[in-house]
Amino acid sequence: MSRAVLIVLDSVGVGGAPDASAYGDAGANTLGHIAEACASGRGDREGLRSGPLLLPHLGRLGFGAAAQGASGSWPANLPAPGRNAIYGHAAEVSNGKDTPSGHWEIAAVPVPFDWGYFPETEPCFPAELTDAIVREGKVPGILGNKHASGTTILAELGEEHIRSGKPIGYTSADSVFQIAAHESHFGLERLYALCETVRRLVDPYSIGRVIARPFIGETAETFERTGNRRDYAVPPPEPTLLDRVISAGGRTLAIGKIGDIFAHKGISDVNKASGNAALTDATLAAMEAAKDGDLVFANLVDFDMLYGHRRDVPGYAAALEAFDARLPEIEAALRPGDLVVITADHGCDPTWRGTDHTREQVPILAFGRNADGTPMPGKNIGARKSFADIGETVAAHLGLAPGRHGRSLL
Ligand SMILES: O=P(O)(O)O[C@H]1O[C@H](CO)[C@@H](O)[C@H]1O
Ligand SMILES: [Mn+2]
Ligand SMILES: [Mn+2]
Repeated sequence: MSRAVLIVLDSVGVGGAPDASAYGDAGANTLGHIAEACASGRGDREGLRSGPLLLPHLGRLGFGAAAQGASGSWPANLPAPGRNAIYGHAAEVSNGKDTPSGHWEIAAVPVPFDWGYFPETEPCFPAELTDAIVREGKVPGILGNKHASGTTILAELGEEHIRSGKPIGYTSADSVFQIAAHESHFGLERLYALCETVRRLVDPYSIGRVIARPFIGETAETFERTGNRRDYAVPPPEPTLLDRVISAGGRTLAIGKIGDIFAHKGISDVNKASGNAALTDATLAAMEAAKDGDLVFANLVDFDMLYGHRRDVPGYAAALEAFDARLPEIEAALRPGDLVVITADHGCDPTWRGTDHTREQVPILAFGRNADGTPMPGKNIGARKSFADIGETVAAHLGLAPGRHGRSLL
């Protein structure tokens, strides 16, 4: 036992979910389709990137092989795994392709119930809910009230929001009630307070998350969302890997939105850095600070929020390449006895229809050092039936008693 590091590349699925068709996602493959697009020149953007997808380090860790195992095809240009690659892929048992479902299951607690969703009608929210929000949240009304992409709806309704003082409420294929409001015209603290009220009011509808989406700018052309997003999730249904680490005397160092996703249950320390580069810096800093028995748990959200939902292939490819280039720093931060697992929480295929997540399998890429400092030996861990095997692997590595939802890979 030493330390464990879990890094979730938000939405970086590898296709091949056995139940994808139940979600309208048969054939979706985030990594595979990005690699294919890049290989055929559709991943080029002037000043950003061009050519085939270049992921030498992730490839060496088994990214291509994991994707091949999940989807049946090798992503274009991905290299073969190196000899210390511990790699495989996992399907999700929870009924949902959202962030909390994915992360809770990674933390060894699959979701045992069905989330509530708002219908694709307009309005999408029940009148008694919006009436209660207006009354208890003390707002003059709610704009939006439909399924929408968060950036599109700002261009459409942001100016009216500033004029009227009415917050913008919208949802997606996820179990979410999102509220966009201007940081200064409406007020950031006021937005957070409103979200807390809405969190309470949507509980009877089994909604997974209320999300504060603050933005700045004065016109449709200049509106921009800020890093002050805050997610108000319901707490996980039973103690997760994080609670187990703490019960055993360890600490959990949460990077990015991990704290929010777990409703701050089982979290010792939060660093909410904004942007993949700063989140990677924060992960490295946490690896420096973590002690024996501690868990560093990071979420890199840009893949999903900035590129997957926006269906931006060159942006997504560039973000993958940028993360790949940082992997040697993560490897260099390892101490004897450390284990790192890189995975994802769902897909968000930027070549897919619409703007929502896609039901996919996720990669499991692990590497570490034995107690004597030598690299852990490579292993093909194949197909896993639940993301919970990831959490149980970390649990076993940290010397925790096994849980009931998964099995360690090592
Ligand atoms: O379009 P934006 O606001 O980025 O919202 C996306 O982000 C939400 C949470 O990850 C998803 O439910 C999806 O709707
Ligand atoms: Mn996610
Ligand atoms: Mn998302």
